[in-house]
This record gives sequence, C-alpha cells and structure tokens, in this order.
Amino acid sequence: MSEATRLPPEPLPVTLLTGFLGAGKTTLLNTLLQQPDMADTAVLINEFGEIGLDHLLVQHFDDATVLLASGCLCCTIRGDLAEGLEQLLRRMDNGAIPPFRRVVIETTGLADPAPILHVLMMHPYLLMRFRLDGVVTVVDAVNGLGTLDAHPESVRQAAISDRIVLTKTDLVDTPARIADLAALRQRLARLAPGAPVLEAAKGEATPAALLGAGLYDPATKIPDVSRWLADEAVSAAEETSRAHAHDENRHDERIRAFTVATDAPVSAAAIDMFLELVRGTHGPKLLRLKGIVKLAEDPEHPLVLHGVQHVLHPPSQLPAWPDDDRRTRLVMIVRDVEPAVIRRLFDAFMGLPAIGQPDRVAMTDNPLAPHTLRR
Ligand SMILES: Nc1nc2c(ncn2[C@@H]2O[C@H](COP(=O)(O)OP(=O)(O)OP(=O)(O)O)[C@@H](O)[C@H]2O)c(=O)[nH]1
Repeated sequence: MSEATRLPPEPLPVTLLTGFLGAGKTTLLNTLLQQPDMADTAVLINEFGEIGLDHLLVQHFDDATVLLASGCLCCTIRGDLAEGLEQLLRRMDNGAIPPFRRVVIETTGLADPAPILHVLMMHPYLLMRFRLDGVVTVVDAVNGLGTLDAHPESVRQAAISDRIVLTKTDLVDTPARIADLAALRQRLARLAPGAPVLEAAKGEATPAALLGAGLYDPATKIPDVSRWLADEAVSAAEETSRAHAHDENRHDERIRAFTVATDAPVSAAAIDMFLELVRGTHGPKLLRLKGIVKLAEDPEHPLVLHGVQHVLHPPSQLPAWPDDDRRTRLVMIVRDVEPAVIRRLFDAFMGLPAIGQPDRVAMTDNPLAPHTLRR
C-alpha cells in the first residue's frame, strides 16, 4: 500500500439547507443540482409528516439520496441523521454508489437546525469523515416577514445562517410587497449580519456563492477566516442596531450578534475557562459561536473555535494566520443575553482592565465560584 492510500480521507464538506415551510428549499436544491459544480453531491432529506414527498420532487433522487424518516427533528433526528450519513459512506466505500465530494442536507421547514449541527460536530466517526461547510437559509421574499413574526424557529434558522437565499422576489410587484421586502432585508441583516443575502430569481444563488463558506480550504489548508467569521460585518451591524434601537422588531430584539476581540495573546487555560463559563451559564442561549484565537503558548498557529449552543466542535489549530489580522476574535449570536454581560466576562478572562470589574484571579480563586473555574 502506498503512503498516499494510507492517509485518512479528506473530510467531506456538508452544507445544511434550511428555511421555513414552503420557502423554496427543494426548488433551490433542484436548481443547484443541475449545475456542473454540484456533480458528485449526495443529498439527505429530512421530512416532517407521515409521508415523505420531497424526495419525489428532487429530480436528482437516486442512490446517493437518503430520505430520513419523518418525526420530530429535535428528538429523533440525531440517530437518523448519523445513520443516514453513515449509510451514504458505506454505500460509497462499498462501491454501491459513485464517490461523492460533498453532501447537502435539506432540513424540514419546521426544524431548529441546531441539533443537526450537533450531530456533525459531536459524532466521533462522522467528525473524521465530514466537516460542516456552512448553513444556507432560504427565506421567502413575500411571506418571510410574517413568518419571522409568527415562528421563532424561522428566526433561529436565519440567525445561524452563513448564506441567505431570498426566493420569490419575482413576485414582489406591489408597493406593499416592495416595502415588506425592504423591511425583511433589514431584519435579516440584523439577525445574520455576516451572511450575504442572494436573490434566487436573479440567478445569484450559484454553487460558488453558496458553498465553501470559508472555514476550510483543502488546497491551502488555510481557511478564508475573515469570510467565515464575518466579524467586521457583525461589528458594523452592532453599531447600526445600537443607533436604531427603537426600530428593532420585538421578536428579533431577543437575538443579538456581536463580536469580542483582543490584541493580546490569550492563554489556552483562559480561553477554556471563558468558554466553559459562557457555556455553563448561557448554553442554550448561545445560538452560535465562531472564533479565532491567538494562543499565548503558540501564537503562530491560531486556534479555530466553532460552537452551536452548549456544544463546541473540537477546536482545530491552523498552520498559519490566514491574513494580517492577528487578533483573537469571537463572533457570537445569542438569544436573551445582553452582549455586555459576555463582554465583561471576556475582558475579565483576557485580563483586560475595566473599572468595577473582578479580574480572572478573583473569579477563579473565589471559593464560591463554579467548580469548573477553580483549577
Ligand atoms: N415564483 C416563485 N416561486 C417559487 C420560488 N421558489 C420556490 N417557489 C415555489 O414555492 C413553492 C414551495 O417551494 P418548495 O421548493 O417546495 O419549498 P420547500 O421549502 O422545499 O417546502 P417544504 O419542503 O414544504 O418546506 C413551490 O410551488 C415552488 O414552485 C421563486 O423563487 N419564485
């Protein structure tokens, strides 16, 4: 056996395609699958309801498409999804289906995508074979505004997206719909400030625009972190939303995207304790966390952090900094948490001075501090 064949296989990118009921996920998937760039794509479809129909609508449906059993996504999906992904790998490894280079998972319209991300982040075997490329959220240009008002899951779907695709803009033809679409764009920009918004009807939702969200570049091994992190877009949106606090929609107010950053190198123990505390106190409210860290112990090899709710992906270290920005930067999307609370914690753990703020030693040496902090 040659050296090359003994190398572990490159993890395959997985794109999560989500969006509310009827938003246009299957239509988009069909359009994408017809593009040459999408050849060698395996598709997993999860459906809600008694009888699965979507697979009949996905024209690509074949042996490389796995239909997941129906059921409540949050409860039963984890096992099904892991099984579905393993089944795809088995079929590929046995030669039953041609090798595929990527996977798209279409969720049900009612799904909270977080449990699906957990499967991809936690399953020991799947972690070796798959990597999350990004979350694409489909939003209906006509009904999207009302859906965000009525269905909290649609707000979560938008908030954790890396790319947003607006569908049905071809139906926006009255002054009322035009005004609604403008308001919808504003809300999306605030909910997911880092996510580019693409219009399907204008042909903007191409594989090139939707895939390769930046975390991983197999060619260089140095990801496009600024694209993935989108921390500047998040900071800009934070400023705007502060300036227009009174315009904020009641539902969206609960979701906040913000960044924390520091120039100073951070010890592995400090970042570990900070994350432990944030997860312990705000777990389910932390919708998403992305970050790059300048480690005091190894400043040339930044650490990449990637989390959904209380679940953190095993951190990976990059071979080098992707660009000139060598600060530690964390982007967080939270629900019902005041960013200032997390900012203060971050400053304390990073040793950044602040008036009236306990420092890390005071917190970790305090006998009343949570057990995990007293190391
Ligand atoms: N006019 C117009 N119709 C669209 C567009 N995208 C989707 N549709 C229509 O919207 C309807 C729902 O689209 P689907 O692709 O089935 O939506 P879905 O998100 O997969 O739906 P569920 O699986 O039920 O959640 C279909 O009738 C589509 O033809 C669009 O950009 N313009």
